[in-house]
Amino acid sequence: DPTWPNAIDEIEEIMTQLQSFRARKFADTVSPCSNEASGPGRQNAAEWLRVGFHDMSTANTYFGIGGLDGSLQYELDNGENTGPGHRTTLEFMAPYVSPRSTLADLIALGVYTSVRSCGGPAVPIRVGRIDATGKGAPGVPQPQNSVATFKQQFDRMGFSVEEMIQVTACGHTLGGVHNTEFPDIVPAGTGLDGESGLDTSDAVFDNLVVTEYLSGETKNPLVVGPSIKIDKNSDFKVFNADGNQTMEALADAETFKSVCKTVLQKMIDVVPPSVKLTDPIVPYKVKPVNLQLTLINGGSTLQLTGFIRVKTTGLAQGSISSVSITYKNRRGTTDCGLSTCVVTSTVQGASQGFDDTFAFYPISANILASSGISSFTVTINNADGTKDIYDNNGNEYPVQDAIIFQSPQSCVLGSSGALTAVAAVRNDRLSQGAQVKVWYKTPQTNSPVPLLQSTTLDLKKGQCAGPYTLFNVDYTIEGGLAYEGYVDVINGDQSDSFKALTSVGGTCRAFANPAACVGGEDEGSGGTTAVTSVPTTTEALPTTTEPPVTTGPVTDPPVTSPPVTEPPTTTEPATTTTTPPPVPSHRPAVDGYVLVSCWTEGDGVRALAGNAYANDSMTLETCRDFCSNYVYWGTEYGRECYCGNTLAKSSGEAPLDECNMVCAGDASEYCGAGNRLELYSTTVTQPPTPTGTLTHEPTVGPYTLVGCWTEGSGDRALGQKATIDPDMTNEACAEFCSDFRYFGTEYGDECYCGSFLAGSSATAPLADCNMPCAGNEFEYCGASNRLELYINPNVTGGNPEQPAAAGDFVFVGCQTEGNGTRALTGAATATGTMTVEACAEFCADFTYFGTEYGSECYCGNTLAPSSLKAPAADCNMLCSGNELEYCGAGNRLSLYTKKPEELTEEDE
Ligand code: HEM
Repeated sequence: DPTWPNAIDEIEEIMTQLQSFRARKFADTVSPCSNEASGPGRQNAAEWLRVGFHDMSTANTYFGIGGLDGSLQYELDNGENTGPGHRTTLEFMAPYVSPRSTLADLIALGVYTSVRSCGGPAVPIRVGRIDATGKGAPGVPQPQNSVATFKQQFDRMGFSVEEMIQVTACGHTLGGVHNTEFPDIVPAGTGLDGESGLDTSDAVFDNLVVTEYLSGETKNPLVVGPSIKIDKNSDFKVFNADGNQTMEALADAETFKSVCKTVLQKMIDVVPPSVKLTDPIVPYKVKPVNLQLTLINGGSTLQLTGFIRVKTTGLAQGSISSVSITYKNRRGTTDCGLSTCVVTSTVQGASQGFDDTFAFYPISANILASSGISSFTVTINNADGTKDIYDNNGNEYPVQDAIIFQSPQSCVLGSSGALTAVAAVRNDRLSQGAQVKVWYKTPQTNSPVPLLQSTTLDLKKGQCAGPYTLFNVDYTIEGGLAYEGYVDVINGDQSDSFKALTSVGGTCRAFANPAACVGGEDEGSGGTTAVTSVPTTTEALPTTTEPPVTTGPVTDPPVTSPPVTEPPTTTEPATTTTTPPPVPSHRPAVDGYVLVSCWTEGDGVRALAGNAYANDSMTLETCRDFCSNYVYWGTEYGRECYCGNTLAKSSGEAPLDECNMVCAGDASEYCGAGNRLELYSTTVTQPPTPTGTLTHEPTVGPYTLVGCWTEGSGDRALGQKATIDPDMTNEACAEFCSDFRYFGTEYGDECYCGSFLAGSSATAPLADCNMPCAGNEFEYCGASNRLELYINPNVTGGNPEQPAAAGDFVFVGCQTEGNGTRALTGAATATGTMTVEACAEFCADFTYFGTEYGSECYCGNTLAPSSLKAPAADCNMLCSGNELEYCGAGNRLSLYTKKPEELTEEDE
């Protein structure tokens, strides 16, 4: 294995994870080889291979300039790169450009991908190419050139005459000549869809281009036909340049493939001498993927998430029973406090490329923040009882915990490009400060590929939480491509890098209940904030337990712990402030919301039940921003913020002077009091409840509602595509995800797509999905960690999965049979073509159905009490009639139940 982390890591992933779980889908438009994804007569695989040649062929190896450098993106209109194929190829590759994958490396990878997709050899891929920033010299060989010119041109590229013949034959085994591009070679009306093949198997990487030429039977338009008269029969000129000697050697099919492997690698490895390429990529046997630490639990815990990817090529199914990581703490010892330093997991998904298959083992470890982590080793526990230990070539797999990108507290909005980046820095390293490097793309007028640039900013110090301190900065990414950006957070010689902004949410979540500061600059004062005594906002705290606050909040502010995350003045230490505290007031209006009154909490319920958070930098403005999707919001007890579209009936108006606590983050304004909300509403005339009712939409286009589902643990429930939009609706998400079997809206403005549902995602009460859509206040769009989940059963593909819904039924879970009795006793059938849908139809008149042992189907109106819940992974037999669905297992039912009536269409 390469030593991880490594310069090849990103390209290796794009190269190998082509399909299914965590697929990068780089081969989609060139698979199969005959795919004409850009239109009839246009084979994308052939276009990709030609792009590799055209980008390279202007190289001058004598001067050490040009070569495979992505300069083609700036040369599309120079007359040498005719036809639409170059542009569409570069447009496809553009989103894959990143700080760790240049366009030039992707073009090289495109040669491997297209050749392999067409049955050709695996061209070795090395990485490290550098992208040109403007056009290079001209010099792509043109069909009208003389043999002497061709020889000169290839000599300039570093190719001998033999290699010129070889590489041209290897290129011209795919695709053809197009009427639109060369009407004088392929006149209108000839060829199929305006394309005339260079050999008779133009979508197979074979040597017919050679044998047909040698036997005189070729129809290659660059050898025979109108090209001869106009002297554009370039393949004849090239192939015949040494009296057919090289072509005769290529007449052997195996020789052709091995020669092409060598010469195509030579083609993509033409780079200036200043570029140092890595060794060819060999996929890792064991590779950590997407590892991330996150500071949680008020700063007491580091959560480690990600996957261990294991290459399973050639292994028998089930030969690995589990994978463990064994980690060391920050001091490099294996003392992990009360818990062990070992985390074990079973497979969550599989993916495959052309030559390899991989299984993914999710990692989720809660590590004591005070002891931290420095490295780990991986143990593969084989089913035969043996173990294989991987230690990253003796280095162990490194994990630094000096600086951590805090994804939950960070946020980015695609529409405006507004980015808030938050990092946690270990308190013993505060003196080194913190920076963020923002990588962003801007459209270019002279290229179809946006330009990747970066800017480095200082992060501002914010609140301390246990052994870490949070830092943050706001930045606006111009150009409309914020989601294609990345951030690195940096602390001295340590960094947490390559955080894709696609995986950052649209809402910055407050860091809840920071623990007393340990070892930071605020130690001592940190302990006096008493923040730990404030209950978490998610639990419905009985409001009566809040201490009554009656007097003098101005002279004795309840919580004003420095530093707050957004202090009004950042440069001045609080101690130097000698000015008297400002006189607080009730703000009559805050950004489009007006003050309703002081308001009591409900009777045993929150007045506003939509969403909530609390922290010690609370101001009316931050609460308003947090609740901007809601009709009402209110601040309470100086530091709490609640949102809702309706007010609980049992809550009511109170005298304004009872709201007498100032805001924790701004002493000039009031933020309610104990059991008192400083209540704001969108307009004064707003009726107490919105007109129209908030509903769960039963159907959206071809999708039907499954219900409310949790996110997966460690991975997104729907992990293949995502977007965030301040105008999100279920309709918009359905359209965005139309190629996928599932879509789900979450947190009001987020949208996720997937062709299968993560196994760890489970059904949740419908009432959990209580956030209105950001773009439609009468439609629900999930909630925090809750998906409003929809399915279109007509879209199939992806991983084998347990369908979340079938007919009018939704999945309940994996269940055992009853003890001495069937779990479901209503009706039963068994067939060799069983599917979840077929069983749903068979049991249409019952409340429950379950599939078992791949082929059996049971119905019932009640479930035997002795039938017990089993782990979801137990139900692992594929349905006899559908390899992409699970149908229980031995003594295990994949159990489904009728949807609640309010969710079915008839009720609409
Ligand atoms: C003397 C050198 C070469 C000349 C004059 C030449 C010329 C041409 C011409 C005129 C076409 C037709 C383009 C169209 O109508 O779409 C073509 C197609 C193609 N060339 Fe070359 N070529 C040369 C070498 C190469 C090399 C070295 C490769 C790659 C290794 C290559 C790969 C291809 C491919 C894959 C196509 C098919 C494109 C498609 O179907 O869209 N060519 N070439």
